[in-house]
Amino acid sequence: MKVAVIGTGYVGLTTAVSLAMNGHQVIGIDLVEAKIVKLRQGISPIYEPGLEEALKQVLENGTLAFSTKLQEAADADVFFVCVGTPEAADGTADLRYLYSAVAAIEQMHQASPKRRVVVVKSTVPVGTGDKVAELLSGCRELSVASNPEFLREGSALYDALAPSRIVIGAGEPETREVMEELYKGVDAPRVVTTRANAELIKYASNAFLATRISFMNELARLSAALGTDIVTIAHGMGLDSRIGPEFLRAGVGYGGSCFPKDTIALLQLAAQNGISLGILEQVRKVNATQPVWFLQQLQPFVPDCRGKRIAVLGLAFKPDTDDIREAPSLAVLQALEEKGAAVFAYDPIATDAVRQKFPNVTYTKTAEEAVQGAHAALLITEWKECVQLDWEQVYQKMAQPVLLDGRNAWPAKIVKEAGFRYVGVGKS
Ligand SMILES: NC(=O)C1=CN([C@@H]2O[C@H](COP(=O)(O)OP(=O)(O)OC[C@H]3O[C@@H](n4cnc5c(N)ncnc54)[C@H](O)[C@@H]3O)[C@@H](O)[C@H]2O)C=CC1
Ligand SMILES: O=C(O)[C@H]1O[C@H](OP(=O)(O)OP(=O)(O)OC[C@H]2O[C@@H](n3ccc(=O)[nH]c3=O)[C@H](O)[C@@H]2O)[C@H](O)[C@@H](O)[C@@H]1O
Repeated sequence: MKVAVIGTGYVGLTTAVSLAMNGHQVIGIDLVEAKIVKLRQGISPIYEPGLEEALKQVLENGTLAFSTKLQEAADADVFFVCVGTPEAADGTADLRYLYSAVAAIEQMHQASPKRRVVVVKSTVPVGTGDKVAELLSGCRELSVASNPEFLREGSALYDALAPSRIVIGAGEPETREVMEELYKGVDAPRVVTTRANAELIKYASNAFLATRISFMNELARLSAALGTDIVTIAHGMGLDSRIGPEFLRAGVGYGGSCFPKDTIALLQLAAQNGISLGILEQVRKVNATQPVWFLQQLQPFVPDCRGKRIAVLGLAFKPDTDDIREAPSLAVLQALEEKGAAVFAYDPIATDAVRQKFPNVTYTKTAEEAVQGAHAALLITEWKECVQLDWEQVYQKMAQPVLLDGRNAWPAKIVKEAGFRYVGVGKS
């Protein structure tokens, strides 16, 4: 099929590449000219292992092209809308990019009408797909589907090629058929339902995953007080097939472009409908206080941070991405600066973006350099470059051998035997 993908961020780019790899003829559209120029050269604006190679391959095959002009996609049968839906000042989803993309589709369609399906892939509040359909109701032969995306950054292309499920929200049988044709050959369970149900499945999934994390983070605080081991507890819980092992890792808090914004957007949607989602409110509170709780563990080892060198290892909101949106590292850096610490930070990829926000932090080229002379080292993102260290060397370099493991990823037994004072999250 001929497919246009509007927006070439994480979701748009991986959607475009995966559809092209699956044999469709795809054109990616973005307003940002510089992005399109790079994409045409096979340069990905997003860091993810393997993504650039795949991009180059489909460009060479001629199954993927890019443009800033929607008119160049006029012969497409399907238009995926993958633009950002960021958090507005009041916490609701800001839909201005979505509506401007819809207006552009309407204009193009009226100039050259034909059978087309508009697919909303962006995460949008319940009712948005219906609103889009209403806005486009004057366009004959045009129908609207909701098709939320569940990919994870860092493994976005893999997730797009092998999704956990394909959720299709569409009323008319013809629209559903087009969607089925589009995903023909993709081996994943289908949920074919209304647009509103599809939209809520997306928010509910993210909110539930965030809930699991905050539940474990709060439990980790209790575990620390009791002297128990949250990693063993999570393992024991996860073996129950009704619970499952995923998303039970306690840490310094969740970040990223979606959990924070989607949980607040869901709370606002509920409030607009007179419903209070108390559990979700608490999930956000636990997450906001988790970096603060984590840093309190430093107190016995570094009672006064003023002038003390503190190493922060990992800045991206998770490994294998350069994304720092809502990363817990930002809250940690802020708090350490307020305490007067001399912060030395390392990240394999995400340093440039953080430097703009925290110019007074010293950014090093390796983890070993960051720990030099440090009174404590903090693990914030479990990059392998930050986890697999030569502990003897680290011990020699540090002014005081104190490790605060914000991801429970350092080898506790080994480092303790090497002489370090080690504290994890809900585990000592
Ligand atoms: N980042 C992620 O891992 C996931 C994101 N989502 C959802 O997908 C949507 C997109 O997310 P990202 O890809 O992260 O966003 P992003 O902000 O990284 O990228 C959006 C892109 O759309 C472009 N754009 C905006 N308006 C446009 C228009 N009218 N015409 C053409 N291009 C336009 C922007 O220039 C930008 O390149 C959001 O609703 C997000 O919640 C869903 C699942 C995963
Ligand atoms: O809507 C979205 O944008 C996406 O949001 C998340 O994906 P992503 O934000 O890329 O990353 P995750 O792997 O979910 O991690 C999010 C945060 O939770 C943290 N996390 C994750 C798992 C865990 O057990 N503990 C934990 O603290 C991570 O460190 C990270 O900061 C969801 O996993 C995707 O399914 C969804 O499509």
